[in-house]
Amino acid sequence: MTATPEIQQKVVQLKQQLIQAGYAYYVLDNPIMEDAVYDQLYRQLQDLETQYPELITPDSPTQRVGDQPASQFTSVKHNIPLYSLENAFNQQELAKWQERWQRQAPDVQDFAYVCELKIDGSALALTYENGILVRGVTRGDGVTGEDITQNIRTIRTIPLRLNLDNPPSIVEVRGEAFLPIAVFEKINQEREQSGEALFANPRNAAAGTLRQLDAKVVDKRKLNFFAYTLHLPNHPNHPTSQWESLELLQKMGFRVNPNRKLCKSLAEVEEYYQEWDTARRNLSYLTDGVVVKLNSYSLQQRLGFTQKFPRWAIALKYPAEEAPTIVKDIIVNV
Ligand SMILES: CC(C)(CNC(=O)c1ccc(Oc2ccccc2)cc1)c1ccc2c(N)nc(N)nc2n1
Repeated sequence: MTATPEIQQKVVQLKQQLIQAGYAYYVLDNPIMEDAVYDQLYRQLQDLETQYPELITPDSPTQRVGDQPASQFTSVKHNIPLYSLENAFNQQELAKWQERWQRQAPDVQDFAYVCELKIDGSALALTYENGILVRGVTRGDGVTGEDITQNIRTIRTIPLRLNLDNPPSIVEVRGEAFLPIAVFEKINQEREQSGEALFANPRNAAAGTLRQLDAKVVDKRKLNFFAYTLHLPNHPNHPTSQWESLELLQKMGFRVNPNRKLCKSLAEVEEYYQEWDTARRNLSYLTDGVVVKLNSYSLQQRLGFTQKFPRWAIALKYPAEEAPTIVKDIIVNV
């Protein structure tokens, strides 16, 4: 039976309400409706989609968790490599990096750095076509990754459709998939109870979860995602800076880490680094450093890349914490 225009409109309206409520809850952490109301609207949409399957669209909230486990993942070559970051472990190494890029662009006096927290997770590359999520790929070796689209779709902070009126034909987004510490600990408790090997840390747990063949398992693990890179291939009005890209990523509906800062000098970068060395202990997720990027895209393009790293970015790392070793009770013969 084909759906009447009223039914079609009802389905569109339910999807809009559920997508907006999901965005407020997961991305803004600011719920706009009771869970019970959300569940009731969700069931209404599910019933209508069951009755009228032709009304199901890929961006429907009911389409996040596939019920067919994958048999394997196919390899995909990244359109744009996922570069690694050069590491600096102290202020001296940071100053040397600045001297290096300034030697390459000695005429540049007016510049700014974008400082972003470095989340201890697993990098992902997302592709949207006409605003619809079509592919999600792991970092892999930076050149080739694994297509884990059906797993990515379960991450509620990754929009299935960009929140733009007329989206660019292709949008590439990179970011970090991660497990909040509390979620990581709960997963390990469950694994301990079921006698499974524990994950060593949230980063391994996130990477391991992303490569699960069954999306229902991924869904239960409650992965999260911060976007940090935006590419609009051959788009007329591309953002001209990293700061602009982060703002546009937020507008598109992504979760972007709010603890970013535009710094005019290395002194300000160092201040940010020290501030967050303390403040990060109150965050719900693990960080392992600060990423410092030259803000201007024209300067980024001028500086380019080495074999492995962009010359215009660096990771200023925090000292690794000794893993909280579980010290077995040592029975001392007294
Ligand atoms: C800087 C970059 C390596 C991303 N890459 C880019 O932003 C980027 C930007 C222009 C590029 O230039 C192009 C080259 C060819 C075609 C198109 C663009 C390529 C990559 C990176 C890597 C890891 C990060 C991390 N763990 N946390 C945060 N917060 N930021 C991070 N940023």
